[in-house]
Amino acid sequence: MSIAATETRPAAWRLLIGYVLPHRWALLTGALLSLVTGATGLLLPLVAKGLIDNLSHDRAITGALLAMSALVVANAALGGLGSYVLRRTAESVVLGARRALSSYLLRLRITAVDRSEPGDLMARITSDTTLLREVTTDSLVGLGTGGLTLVATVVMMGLVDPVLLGVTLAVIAGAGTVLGVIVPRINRASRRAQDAVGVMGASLERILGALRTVKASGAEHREERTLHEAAEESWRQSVRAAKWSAAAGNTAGLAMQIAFITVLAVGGARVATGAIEVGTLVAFLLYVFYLMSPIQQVVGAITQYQTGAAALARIQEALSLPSEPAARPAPLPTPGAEPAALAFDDVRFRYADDLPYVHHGVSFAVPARGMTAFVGPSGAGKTTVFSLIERFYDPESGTISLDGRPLADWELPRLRSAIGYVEQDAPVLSGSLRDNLLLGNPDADEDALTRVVRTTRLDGLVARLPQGLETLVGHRGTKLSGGERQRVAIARALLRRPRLLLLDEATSQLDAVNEAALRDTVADVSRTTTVLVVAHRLSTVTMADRIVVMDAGRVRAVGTHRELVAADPLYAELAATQFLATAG
Ligand SMILES: Nc1ncnc2c1ncn2[C@@H]1O[C@H](COP(=O)(O)OP(=O)(O)OP(=O)(O)O)[C@@H](O)[C@H]1O
Repeated sequence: MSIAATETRPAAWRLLIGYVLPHRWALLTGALLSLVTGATGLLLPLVAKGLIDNLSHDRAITGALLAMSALVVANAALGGLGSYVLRRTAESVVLGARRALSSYLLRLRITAVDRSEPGDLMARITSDTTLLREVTTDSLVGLGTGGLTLVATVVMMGLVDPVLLGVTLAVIAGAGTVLGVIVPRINRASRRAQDAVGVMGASLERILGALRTVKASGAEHREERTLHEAAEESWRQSVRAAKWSAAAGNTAGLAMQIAFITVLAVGGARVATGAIEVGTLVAFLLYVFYLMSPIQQVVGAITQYQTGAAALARIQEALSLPSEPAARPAPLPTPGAEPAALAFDDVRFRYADDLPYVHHGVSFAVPARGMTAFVGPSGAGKTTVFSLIERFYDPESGTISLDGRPLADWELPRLRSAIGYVEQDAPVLSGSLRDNLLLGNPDADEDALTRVVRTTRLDGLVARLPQGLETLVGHRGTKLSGGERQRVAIARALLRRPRLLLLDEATSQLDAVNEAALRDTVADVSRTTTVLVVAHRLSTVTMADRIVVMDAGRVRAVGTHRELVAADPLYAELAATQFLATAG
């Protein structure tokens, strides 16, 4: 994935803290419950010591037995409650991260989307955020509770016998050195595994988005190989991370076994010399056993954090992509709102610093109302005009103004609410026909919907479908024909009552009858709205109020069809070729 590291990002743990902070009280409650659970367990060896001492001195043991039973029950009950509270909090942290990330990705600038893989971004929202669950519970809480329990246990051990404590700590220090070597390897492997999941997501999105083309090109096997390679890379790296995590866990386990044996040997010698009693040694050994759990917890927390940190870094990368400011949606133009006037003044633009200029000083003015058509060879920069009007990109120099105000001075939602835009490939989203039509104006009433369905000649289709407007159109509207998709896209734009309507090759896939009807509709709309049309087929725009002829990023002529046929050789040639083709 090509998310570039554009700026220095704060440490991953800061981001984690940001997600965790709103849930601090729940987390603290869970951690406290875990601690109390740990403390109840911590008392067990002491009660056991008392029981043994009582036994060896022929005293009653009923009290100690009852206390031990109560502690065991309390331990289980509090432990269960604590783990529920923690798990719930961890899920809330994941939810918070997913919400924040999905809101952010919806606001991404188109420039950022251009250089990202949607599948990889999806993986960051779905897969990487999932890893925060373990980081929250295992790492944060594990480190907190495990660390505290560890300190408390060490203090208790020190109270029981400082010499044996020294022996134990020496063994633990040795294990710590080994862990220092292992832990960074877990981080690296985890990062690579998550990156591979991102690559897989990107490949899947690419393939499923064009499955018909993949099949028609007989490319299934090659694409399958790409997917498998990404899956295998993720597997390889996850296995590597698992290997190092297991090594870390085992190092901790081994250290405890060594500590146990050493304590047994040194403690046995101390019992033999009479330095300590048997009860003290037994209590200390129980503490050594007891140490196992917090140590495993702390080591688990550290290793788990490496996976989480890798995921956090990927989330941070997504959050560092350029985005549009968060703003409230703006109201749509009221019925009968004044149409907009538009002007480009010496606009220079390129899609990236390392790409050639697409517009080399484009200037034209479009008054309010009427139809303006943009024609010219492929790649001339016509669609780019529309992208700049929508502020998907900003020009490098020059000014674009709407109603005499530079676009940069417009609040983005307000600017876009004034515009209806039908993209070149007329995208239709999965969902019902109704969902698609209402996408740009969810508050449109049934009358407006019926009217727009009629004017875009979708009424025949709606009547034919058993479920009418509720019919599901499939992924990207695959259950509709190309022409139907275009009409849905036009209807969607019209429902917004735009003050400026942008139609990019919006009728290219319609049959002659539908195209003529839609042309009449657009002409009708242009009486009350400013309409801009990009068209390859000149036949669709001969009646436009003005035609802007673009070539290689420049406006070479502006006029009516009649004026341009007489005055502009390129337009005359385009017209001649196309009308010849039509006649032939
Ligand atoms: N997102 C993008 N990133 C980089 N370059 C782009 C991008 N979109 C378009 N271009 C390039 O900008 C140039 C102009 O593209 P544009 O789509 O504006 O042309 P057009 O006149 O609408 O062409 P057509 O008639 O074929 O639709 C083309 O050379 C194209 O390759």
